Amino acid sequence: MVGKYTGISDSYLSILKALLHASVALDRKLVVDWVPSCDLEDSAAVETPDAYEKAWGLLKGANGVLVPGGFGDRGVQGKILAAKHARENNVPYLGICLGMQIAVIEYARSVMKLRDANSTEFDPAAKTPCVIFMPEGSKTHMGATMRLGSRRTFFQVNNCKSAKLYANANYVDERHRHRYEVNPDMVSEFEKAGLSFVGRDESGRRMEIIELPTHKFFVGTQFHPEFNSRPGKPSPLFLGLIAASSGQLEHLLQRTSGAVSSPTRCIAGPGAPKTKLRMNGLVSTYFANGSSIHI
Ligand SMILES: NC(=O)CC[C@H](N)C(=O)O
Repeated sequence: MVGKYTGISDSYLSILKALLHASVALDRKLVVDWVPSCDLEDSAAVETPDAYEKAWGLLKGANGVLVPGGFGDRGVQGKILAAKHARENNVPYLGICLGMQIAVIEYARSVMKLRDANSTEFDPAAKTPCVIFMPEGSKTHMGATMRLGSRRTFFQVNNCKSAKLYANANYVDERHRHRYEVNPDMVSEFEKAGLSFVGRDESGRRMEIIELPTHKFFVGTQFHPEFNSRPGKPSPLFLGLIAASSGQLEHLLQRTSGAVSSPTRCIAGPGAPKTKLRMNGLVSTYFANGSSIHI
C-alpha cells in the first residue's frame, strides 16, 4: 500500500477492510506493507537514504500494489513511481481515485512521452493537462463541489477483466469522492497508445475504469470500490487484485464471468481448511497455515 498517511493506521481503514474481505474469500493471509510514497522519491535518496532503501525494498518485494485515493501534491511523485514499477514489471496494480489519476499521468509521461503531462490539481498551468478539474465544480469553493456518492459506470467492453469480475454486468453503481477527472479530450490519444477506458459514466465523457489489457492486472477506478465491500461480500475489484497477486486470477475470472460453475474444493491432510462456506459463488476456506500475499 503506497500512500501519504501510512503512519496513521486508521487513514486507509476501508481499504484495509476491503483487502481483508477479498483475502478471506480467496483463502489467502493478507500481509500489508505500508510504503510512504514520499520515501520512494529521488529527493529521499539524498535526504533520507535509509527510508528510501526500505521503501523500494518493500515495493519491489510486493506481490501486488495498491495506490489509494488522496488529495494535494505531497508524495504524488512517489505514487507515480509505484504505478510505473507495477506497470513495467507486470505486478498487479489497483489504483483508486487518485491512484487511477496518477496511473494515467504515468502512462502519458512514460509511454506516450508527454513529459509535461500532469493533473491541474498539482499544476494548474500544466502544459499537457491529462487530469482536469471537473467543469461543473467551482475552483474557488471547495465545499460541496465534489462529485460524491453512488454513480453509475457502464462497461464499454465485456471481455475486460473488470467487467468479468463484476459478473459481466452492463453497469455497476459505486461510490465517488473527487473533484478532478481524466481529460476527455485526451482519451482517444490514450486509447491509441494502449490504455483502455473500459468503464465510463452515462455520457461516455467521464472515465471511470482504466485497464491495461496486456498486463496481468492493471486496473484503476475513479470510484471507491472499498466503500461497498462487506465481510462475505467482497468488492469484485479487490478480489481481482488479491487473486492476481496470488496466481488465481484466471480461475477467478472463469468463475465470475460464468465460464465455469463454482467447484467445491477438497483438500485433505494437515493443511486442510478448518471451515468451509460458500459466498458469491466462491468457495471460501480458512487455512491453519495460510499462504501469505503481500500488498
Ligand atoms: N478521493 C480522491 O482520491 C480524490 C482524487 C483527486 N484529489 C480529486 O479530487 O479528484
